[in-house]
Amino acid sequence: MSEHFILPRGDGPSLLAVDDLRVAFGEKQPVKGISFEINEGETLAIVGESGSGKSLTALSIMGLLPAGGTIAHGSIQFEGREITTLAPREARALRGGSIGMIFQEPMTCLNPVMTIGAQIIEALRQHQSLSRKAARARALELLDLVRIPDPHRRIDDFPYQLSGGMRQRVMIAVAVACSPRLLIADEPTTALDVTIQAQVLDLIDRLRRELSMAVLLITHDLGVVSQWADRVVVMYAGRKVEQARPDAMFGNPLHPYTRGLLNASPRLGDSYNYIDGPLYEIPGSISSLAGDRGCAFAPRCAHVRAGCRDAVPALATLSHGRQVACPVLLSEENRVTAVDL
Ligand SMILES: Nc1ncnc2c1ncn2[C@@H]1O[C@H](COP(=O)(O)OP(=O)(O)OP(=O)(O)O)[C@@H](O)[C@H]1O
Repeated sequence: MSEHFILPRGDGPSLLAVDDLRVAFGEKQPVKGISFEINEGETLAIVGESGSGKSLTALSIMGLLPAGGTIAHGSIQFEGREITTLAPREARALRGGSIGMIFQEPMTCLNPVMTIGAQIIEALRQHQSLSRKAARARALELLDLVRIPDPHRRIDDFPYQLSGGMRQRVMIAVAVACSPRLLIADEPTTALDVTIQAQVLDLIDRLRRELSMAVLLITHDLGVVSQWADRVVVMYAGRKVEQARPDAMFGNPLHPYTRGLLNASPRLGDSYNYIDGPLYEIPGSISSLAGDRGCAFAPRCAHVRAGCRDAVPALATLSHGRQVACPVLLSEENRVTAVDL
């Protein structure tokens, strides 16, 4: 192999492998068996409406499930190592070390009574043995890396002295302080206005390249997926219903839920050629889902058939790693379109 060989983006070896993950709160199982992989250097997006289990999936990877929540089944391997069974000390070393996470609201992880510099220094010193002086110098570099203007002046500011977008950048600086291999971003820009959103997502993507990390991007915004993701997993009621490259998914969404999501997204609906026609809202909500026997989307589905309520549809794997869990739309008349992608 030539030394100039560059691995195509997203085709690197698997960094994270989630296999049949189920998360339970007592009898309730909001994540019902999800599997996916993230390759080195790629951005994988998970989309789905509120309550589909996106955040619980991310928090399982971080070992940060809320009280009462347990991993009832499945495995999560990071760099080939099972991480669901790590001792608390090992799990802490992984968090903020090899895996960083950012949230929708920076103030959930920034301490309001500590300067931003002190918080970055703390993150660094938790994972690396650095002198105070070296850590402060690195904190300045990190503020510069996330494009905080005038880092020397800003480093001793408190979070309240910064705008929302700047606080988001500081949170990102804390998350990438130790050059993680994977950055998990849970709705990182939902609270920001559109211009700042794009800047923050551009920043995450630049850091992905510069630090050679992979990104797990959790969002309900299909515009974000189309612009920043290499692959997308669509979740519905705790399960994966479709997985595809964004161009394939937007050009030919296969699952009725994905079609509904796209139809409900006018910005994308204009530019992509999908199938189901006019703009419409998916009727009902996840909470209206029927029991756990059949397809959870059946009560809201325009294509529902008798068999849909009998058994949970299996994920079929098509070409290019595409997956879909809807036997009706993969029936004979649709098969050609699906496989032709
Ligand atoms: N602490 C908890 N205790 C009990 N049930 C919970 C808890 N957290 C989440 N759940 C259940 O899990 C479901 C999925 O939650 P999750 O936060 O993963 O959804 P999500 O897809 O990330 O939605 P959102 O976009 O609103 O964050 C919730 O609708 C809720 O029923």
